[in-house]
Amino acid sequence: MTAAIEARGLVKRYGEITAVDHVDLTVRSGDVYGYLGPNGAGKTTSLRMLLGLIRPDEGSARLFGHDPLVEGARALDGVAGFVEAPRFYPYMSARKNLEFVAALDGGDAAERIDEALDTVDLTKRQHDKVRGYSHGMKQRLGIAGALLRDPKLLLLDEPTTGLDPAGMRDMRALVHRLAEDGLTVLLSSHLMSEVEDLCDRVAIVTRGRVVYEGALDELIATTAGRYDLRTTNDAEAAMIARRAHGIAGVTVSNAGIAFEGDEVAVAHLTLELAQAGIGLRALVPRTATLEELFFRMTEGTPEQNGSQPLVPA
Ligand SMILES: Nc1ncnc2c1ncn2[C@@H]1O[C@H](COP(=O)(O)OP(=O)(O)OP(=O)(O)O)[C@@H](O)[C@H]1O
Repeated sequence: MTAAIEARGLVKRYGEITAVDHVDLTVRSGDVYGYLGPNGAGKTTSLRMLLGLIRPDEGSARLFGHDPLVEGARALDGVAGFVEAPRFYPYMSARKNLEFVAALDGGDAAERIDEALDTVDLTKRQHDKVRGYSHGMKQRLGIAGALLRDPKLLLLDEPTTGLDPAGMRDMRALVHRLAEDGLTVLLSSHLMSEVEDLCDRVAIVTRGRVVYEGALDELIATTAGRYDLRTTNDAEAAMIARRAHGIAGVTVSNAGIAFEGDEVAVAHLTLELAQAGIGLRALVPRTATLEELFFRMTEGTPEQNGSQPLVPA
């Protein structure tokens, strides 16, 4: 089956900076694919190349087997999305804006306006001027605009960045709905938790390079076995943990105890603690943050990598 996106060896340079450095990506039909990396990793530049908005210096990208550089706009049939923030006329209502977009798109786009407004949950506010919209509503309207093209593939550049918690929740719910409707989605993000919530496959990018590509659950599995523990007596519990079979890397801080171990060893440890009269306040499997994963993959310190800090959600 033809991949929704197949990018091979994409390179984009700006002077001394290699914004995108030999990126290979394969997004299959039906994937909700996370393109995950810190600020400046090259996410927006990659999406621009995929959408045919800028020309790569090297490499090529095919969308459903068609190369936008060779075939022009025809290659973008069934593909929609926006990079950075969508743009609308603030003095017009959401509906008028969509009518304007539909007129440009042509075909039967205008007939999809009601459904698109409904999908993004803006039906009730469709006659309000976009000027009064929150950032989240504008982002959702951007998706409504994309849906007018009846896409099979949607590319979204950091769709939740800058949104408040309710805006993020609504946007994520919308992406879930679109995925359930069978749309293939590529979304960029700097939030591990967001990608975990929405995506089944992921590429982690840093400084223009892909350092991991694959199934998200396989990536998460590599981080399994780390726990945070709080007890009624952390000092003694840490001593017991250090002696316990199958438990390693025990550290104690004000936040409690952290250690590594498999599920069997952890079960034994809880029994030993109980026998010592120590109660459990919390035992939480720790999911690695993007930052931890990222540094583990690049095997360096933040300073050595010269990267900006990431934002674990
Ligand atoms: N038009 C341009 N001219 C010069 N440099 C650029 C241009 N576009 C991007 N860059 C540089 O390329 C690198 C990658 O930028 P890009 O915007 O693709 O990253 P990003 O991962 O999307 O980051 P962010 O999350 O901050 O948007 C950055 O160093 C950026 O400064």
